[in-house]
Amino acid sequence: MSDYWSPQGRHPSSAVLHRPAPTGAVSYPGGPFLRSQLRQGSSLVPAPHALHLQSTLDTLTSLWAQDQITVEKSPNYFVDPVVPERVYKLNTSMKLLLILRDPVRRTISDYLQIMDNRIKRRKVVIPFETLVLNQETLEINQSYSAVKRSVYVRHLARWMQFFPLQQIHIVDGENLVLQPWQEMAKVEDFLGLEHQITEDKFTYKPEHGFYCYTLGEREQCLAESKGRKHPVIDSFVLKKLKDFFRNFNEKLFMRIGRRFDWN
Ligand SMILES: Nc1ncnc2c1ncn2[C@@H]1O[C@H](COP(=O)(O)OS(=O)(=O)O)[C@@H](OP(=O)(O)O)[C@H]1O
Repeated sequence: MSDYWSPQGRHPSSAVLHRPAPTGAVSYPGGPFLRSQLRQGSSLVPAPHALHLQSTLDTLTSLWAQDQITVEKSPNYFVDPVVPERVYKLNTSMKLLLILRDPVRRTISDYLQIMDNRIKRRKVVIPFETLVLNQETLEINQSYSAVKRSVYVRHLARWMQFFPLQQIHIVDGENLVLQPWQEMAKVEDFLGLEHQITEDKFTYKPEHGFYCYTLGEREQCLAESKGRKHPVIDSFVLKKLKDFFRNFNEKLFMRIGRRFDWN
């Protein structure tokens, strides 16, 4: 098995491809961690780089010639409206992986990533509260990208127009942080892989609160930019956000027949 491609962006989707039954996947925070775990699977091959299904279906199709499972994860697959149909046209039996975490935490996480990018471009940092709340109505600013991307049910509904739920495996992003071996075992089952990613290979790092994975002699941790400390959010805004997402969460739970303890 060769090496994986490097992660690009924060809000990716992933495609796991297998000839003749390719698999596409969408993921949310924890994407790089999931991918770095999956690479331990002996039957997986990498996509050479994030392929961005929106434009490069040919590249992706050419990978099938390797007759192995290929994982592909790129920013925005989950939320880009054109992607589900394109993946479907690529292969109707694609398997999809979707990592979901508490949408409030994801919004904050997304904001931090956006601000990090602004800092790198020497732009001024805007407070979370200013962006997330419409300053006139004091309601949640639904057009803010970090909020929009966290309304999972809307995005998932588009995928479900093309793929049945049986082809979509949802990874619990909160448990992926707490007990990653459990989530990875479920992913292995979903992909029909042997269980290789076992608890004994994980080491907890109290200094940053995440697990690292040991492969042979090598310990693999995610980059420093993964797992940023989240700021304390103004309680009024936090409540507004929780209230805003509550209904969407319920709709999501109905659609997927599963609940997450996000409150
Ligand atoms: N083991 C381990 N180490 C570090 N971070 C971990 C790990 N497992 C899951 N996570 C969560 O992954 C979040 C960042 O992943 P992203 O999916 O946002 O990255 S990316 O968009 O695919 O680049 C990141 O979100 P933030 O905490 O908000 O930064 C983490 O919560």
